[in-house]
Amino acid sequence: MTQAKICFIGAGNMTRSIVSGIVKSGYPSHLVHATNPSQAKLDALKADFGIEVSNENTQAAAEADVIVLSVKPQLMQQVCEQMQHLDLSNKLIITIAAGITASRYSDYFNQPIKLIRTMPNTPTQLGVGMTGLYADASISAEHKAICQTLMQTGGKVLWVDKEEDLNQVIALAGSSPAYFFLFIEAMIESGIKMGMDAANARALAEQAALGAAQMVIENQDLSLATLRNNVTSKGGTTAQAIATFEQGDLRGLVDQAMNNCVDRAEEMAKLF
Ligand SMILES: NC(=O)C1=CN([C@@H]2O[C@H](COP(=O)(O)OP(=O)(O)OC[C@H]3O[C@@H](n4cnc5c(N)ncnc54)[C@H](O)[C@@H]3O)[C@@H](O)[C@H]2O)C=CC1
Ligand SMILES: O=C(O)[C@@H]1CCC=N1
Repeated sequence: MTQAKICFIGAGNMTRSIVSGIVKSGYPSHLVHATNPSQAKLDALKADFGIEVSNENTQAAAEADVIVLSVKPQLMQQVCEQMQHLDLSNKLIITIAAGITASRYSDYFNQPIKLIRTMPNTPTQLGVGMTGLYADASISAEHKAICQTLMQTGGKVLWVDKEEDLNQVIALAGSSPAYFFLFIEAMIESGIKMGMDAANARALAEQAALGAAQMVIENQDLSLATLRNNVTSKGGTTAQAIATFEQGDLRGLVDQAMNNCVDRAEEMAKLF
């Protein structure tokens, strides 16, 4: 594993997820730094993971070998512009932002940079994340290996050949934990309406979700339809539930949601 000094600019949800993976993998915490304007998130990161923290983006970036840009897309330009005077020629810059194309960052920093675009997701904090990675031909194998090693501490990675494919990664992995949370949330609400205690409804739904995901992963030779059919007795209870989803065009809704997700990433690429 690389012993690079890593600096996260922005210490929100996603930085917390990635830092958690990195530190839990055994990466020395004194080599990891996070910055944020407000102190509370920094204090929590320091307490939980023992990393370095500060409010000084420029100083932290100047001292780092790897800079991870982890602010919201709307703030990215302003944050990068404040670092324009740094010499970034020997640094690897990793961005996790949705919807900002790689070429924009050299404009923001006003100098040529070595940048890898990534699209992680929040399960990274548990080591079961999924991160899409994109680098153009100018990025060295060494820098790609550093980025891959770091992001793999949070789970699996997938390199994409074309930058626009990262938008599909957003729809399938970056944003998708929220789809599953919504589905589980709706199941729990329904269970409660049926009269079940909230804690019990959550326990049942979350364990079913975990078991279902594990079955998908551990049965690579089986199609999703087969796994579904194995639960669905003819004339039974599951058949009624599945028929309800199909009549409501759940597949069409999912397709629409994922296309809207990609469309928004494309819109953001024009905005920023
Ligand atoms: N939340 C998610 O599941 C995922 C988010 N992303 C991307 O990660 C990036 C960050 O998203 P989140 O962590 O969800 O947002 P967040 O809002 O939780 O974190 C961003 C942090 O940046 C801080 N910040 C604001 N101005 C700053 C400045 N000038 N200098 C340093 N820090 C500053 C904020 O105080 C905040 O703590 C976004 O670009 C998003 O597109 C990518 C994949 C998944
Ligand atoms: O919602 C967003 O824009 C970010 C990118 C993927 C997950 N969260």
